Amino acid sequence: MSELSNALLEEIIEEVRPLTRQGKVADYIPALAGISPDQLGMAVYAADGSHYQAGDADTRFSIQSISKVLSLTVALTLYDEPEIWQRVGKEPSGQAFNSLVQLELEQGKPRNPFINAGALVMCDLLESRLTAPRLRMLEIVRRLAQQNDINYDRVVARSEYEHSARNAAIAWLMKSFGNFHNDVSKVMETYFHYCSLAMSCNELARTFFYLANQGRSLGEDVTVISPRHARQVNALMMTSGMYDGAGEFAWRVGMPAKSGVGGGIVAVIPGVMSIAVWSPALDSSGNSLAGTVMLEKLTERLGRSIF
Ligand SMILES: NC(=O)CC[C@H](N)C(=O)O
Repeated sequence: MSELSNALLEEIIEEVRPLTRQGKVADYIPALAGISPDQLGMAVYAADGSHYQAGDADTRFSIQSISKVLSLTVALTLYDEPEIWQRVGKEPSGQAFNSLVQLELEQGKPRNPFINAGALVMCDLLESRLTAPRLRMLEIVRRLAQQNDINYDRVVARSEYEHSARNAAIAWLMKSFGNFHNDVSKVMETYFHYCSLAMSCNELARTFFYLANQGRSLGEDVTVISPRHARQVNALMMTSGMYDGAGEFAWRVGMPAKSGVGGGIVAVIPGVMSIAVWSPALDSSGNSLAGTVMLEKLTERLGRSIF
C-alpha cells in the first residue's frame, strides 16, 4: 500500500498518459473543442491540510458541470430542504446529462441536481433569492479556493449561450410544467457562467475540501454547509455525479465525485481527502477518460475508497 505523496501522483500521471488520446474532447461547445488533450493534472488535499500535486495541476480549465455541486451548495444555504426537493429529485437518471425524454415523462421534475435540468432549477432558485447570483458565486469560489483572481471565461460562456438550443428546450419544458419561475434566458446565462468558471486542479481540490470535512472549508475554516448537508451532497455525488456512468464509476473508483465536460473530476473520501483530476478527453458518458483511471489508480494504490 502506498502513502500519499507528490511522487505517487506523478507516477499515476505517467501511467495514464498513453490514455489521453483515447477519449474525445467535448466539441459541442465550440470554445472547448480546441483544448489540447495532452494536459494532465492532479491535486489532493488530505484531511490534515497537507497538499499534493502533479502534472498540470496549476493550469486552469473550464469546470463545467462540477459547478453544479456549487449551485446546489448555495441553494442549500438559501432554502429549507423541502423547498428544494419538491422541485428536483434525488435519484440517478441513468440517462445522458442533457436528455429531455425523462423530463417530459416525469412532469418537468428533474431526477437530480447534477443533470442539466436539475442544475437549471438550482440556478432558477438562486435567481429568486440573490440580487447578483454571478457575483455571489465568484465571491464564494474565490474564498474557498483562496484565490482572488478566479473568474468566468466569458468566451466559453458566450459559446455555450450561442449553442444553447438543448438547454433552452430543457428550461422551457420545465417552465411548461410550472417548475421554472424566472426568465429562461437570464437563468441560462447564469448557468453558463457558472459552467465557464476557470479553475485549476489545485483550486478545485481546495474548494471542495468542505465535502471531505463535514461542511467546513480549509484555510479560514468557514462553515460552508452543515455536516448533514455535506453528507447529502456526497450521497448525491455518489449516485448521480457521473451521470449514466455512475454505477461503473462507483464500482471502479468508489468515491463521491462530480465530472465536467471540460475534463475535470472532483472526488472526495469524507474525513480523508479531496481530490481533483483533469484530462480533457472524455468517455462516452461525458466523463474524463484518463481522469477516471487516475482516480481508480489512486484508490488502488492507497487501498482507500468509501467502501
Ligand atoms: N456535463 C457537463 O459538464 C455539461 C455542462 C455544459 N455546460 C452543458 O450544459 O451542456
